[in-house]
Amino acid sequence: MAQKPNKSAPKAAPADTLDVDLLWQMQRVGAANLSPDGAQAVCSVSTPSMADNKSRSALWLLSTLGGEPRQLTRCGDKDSQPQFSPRGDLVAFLAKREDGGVKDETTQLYLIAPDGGEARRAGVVATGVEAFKWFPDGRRVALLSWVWPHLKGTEAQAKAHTEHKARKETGVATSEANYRYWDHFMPVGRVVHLHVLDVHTGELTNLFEGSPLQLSRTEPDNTCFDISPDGKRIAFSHDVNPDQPIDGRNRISVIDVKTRRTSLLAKADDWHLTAPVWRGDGKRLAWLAAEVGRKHTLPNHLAVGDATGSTWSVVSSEWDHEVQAPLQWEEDGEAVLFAAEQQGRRHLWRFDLPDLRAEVVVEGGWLHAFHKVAGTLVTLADSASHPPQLRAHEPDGTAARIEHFNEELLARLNLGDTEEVWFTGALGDEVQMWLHYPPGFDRSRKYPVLHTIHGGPHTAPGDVWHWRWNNKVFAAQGYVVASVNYHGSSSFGHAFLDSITHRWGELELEDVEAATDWLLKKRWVDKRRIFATGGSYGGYMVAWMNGHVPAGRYAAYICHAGCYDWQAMFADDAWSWHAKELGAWYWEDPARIAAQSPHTYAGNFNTPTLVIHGALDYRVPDAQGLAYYNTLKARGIDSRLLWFPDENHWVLKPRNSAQWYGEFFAWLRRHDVATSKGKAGK
Ligand SMILES: CSCC[C@H](NC=O)C(=O)N[C@@H](Cc1ccccc1)C(=O)O
Repeated sequence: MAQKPNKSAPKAAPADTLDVDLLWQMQRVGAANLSPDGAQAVCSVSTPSMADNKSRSALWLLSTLGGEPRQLTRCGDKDSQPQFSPRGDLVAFLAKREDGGVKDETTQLYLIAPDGGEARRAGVVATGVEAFKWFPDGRRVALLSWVWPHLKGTEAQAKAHTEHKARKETGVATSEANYRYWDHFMPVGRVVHLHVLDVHTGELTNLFEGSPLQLSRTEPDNTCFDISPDGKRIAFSHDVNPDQPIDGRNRISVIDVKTRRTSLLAKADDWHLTAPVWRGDGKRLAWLAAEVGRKHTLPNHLAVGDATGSTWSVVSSEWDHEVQAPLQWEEDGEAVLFAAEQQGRRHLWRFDLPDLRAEVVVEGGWLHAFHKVAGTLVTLADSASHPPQLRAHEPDGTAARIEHFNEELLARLNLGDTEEVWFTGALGDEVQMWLHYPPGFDRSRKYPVLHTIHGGPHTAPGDVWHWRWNNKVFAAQGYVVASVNYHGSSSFGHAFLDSITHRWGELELEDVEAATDWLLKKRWVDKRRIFATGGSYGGYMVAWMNGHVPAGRYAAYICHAGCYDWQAMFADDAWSWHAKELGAWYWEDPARIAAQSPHTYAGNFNTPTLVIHGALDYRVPDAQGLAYYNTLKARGIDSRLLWFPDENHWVLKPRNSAQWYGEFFAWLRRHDVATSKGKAGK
């Protein structure tokens, strides 16, 4: 049942280790959505092309019963978010393509029959479709679209959209406090409204028209709302604050689809409530609740309440994990399914409501998505040793792949081993480190070490595959790759995550240095060849190390999109988080901010550094990397800059990724005594 390999790429040579070209030959499987009987699953699969320097995504129909996968769509190249209709007679998806001689200017909703044929546009939403869900009647979908709130009617929106597209001026004029997000400016003068689209007539109704209601401006996705089982009401998470702060306090409300009357379901001053989902009987709902008003680092917990809005409660507060969206009720209404991280992995959990107890249903690796229908469960998960894959799980726990993308390529690769180890780090705490060994690792030899320091800081990439920071690609170059889940990482409980608050850099550095000391005791480590790299907060860490670690400890650093100067970082899109994380606004306590800022220690910089940054990065503006690079140059420290005019916080284009890995390895080789001069591992 092997999938047809990615024909647009040259046949992989009989390679046995993973390099960037083979990495980019791999197809990227997305989350699956099950048919009502659980027998079929539809997913989007992205196929990169180094030659075209882009990726194309198409829908594939898979069987959970062992049938042969089949490509469902072929005409588009951005087909995404597929969802079976409640009767299973249609698959709806988002696309931007040409249909009926009309070329989409914005993303539209399309329909296709599961047994194939041509897709058709399900009506015109001039302002575009961000996300959608089917109504139980299978005739309508609820969808999100950015609209001009003062206008009434779809024609007025379409006219405004046309005028906006035709404008000649390019200036962005706004009075919003939050106007950018990651790599784009939010649409000025527009808000996200909830609509109903009849997929047969194309009739579009804006449920929020004329109201002050709006949904998330940062991540308008289909976890923001859920349709009641009877199709009469829609629960949604929203912030009534017109400024829509990035760290706001959402409440849960319900709107009657017919009357458009809204009612409050749940709110609490210090609590941020999100991701509502209805129980199958329509009498209760579940949602996420985080008491961020008490402390900004407090996690999302599971909350449940009745549909009348009379009572609700947080049910997982004793469970020191973060519950993550989306939530899904079990059919018996006695439990809720969700993903949550634990010690550098992400599992699928079942939270039993009567017992208030969480148990692992499917172990990660890293579980990315899941869907359960009619007793069939499908998951999308990866691990350090394989990219995201789809599996169907039987009630007895057995699981079977339902696609075989990349199988032929993976079967030929020797990826090397991955090991989870623990060492004593800062505060005397046990700290986790993942070691990715080179293929053919031989403990009697000497190896270079490459620290890959994760970003966030509140993340915990452990047993994970990563397309941009692929530890197996790094290891294949001969490095033992060390990934420390330092203090401040997620998945080790709230106290560990919160331990770095107001003192960024301190405990994390202690952990990384303790890890290096642990490694240096290993006979197979060549102490002359220790390197460190990291992106974003990981880039911050290697810049921090350059100012805090004596010369010679590390042979070289690579800093990708690193936070360098916290005062200048106020130009970022996440400025409202700064005071909470650093302990003050920069104008209130400049000394405190400077003490946590790598640029303060520029006088100590001593280690050669490759600086990488994208111009479209609004989370860590590229001025951060340029300031760091210029400082290194001013101080006569060997340094190099790789700057992308067309990349954001990440490097997403195939050719740019190849250039990124190429420059990355060339920099390491240039500062490696084994390659630049002398012999490796005497
Ligand atoms: C806690 S503030 C921002 C958190 C966010 N974490 C994960 O996505 C993030 O964007 N982290 C950046 C580093 C950063 C930290 C603070 C302000 C801007 C950027 C990252 O590591 O990706």
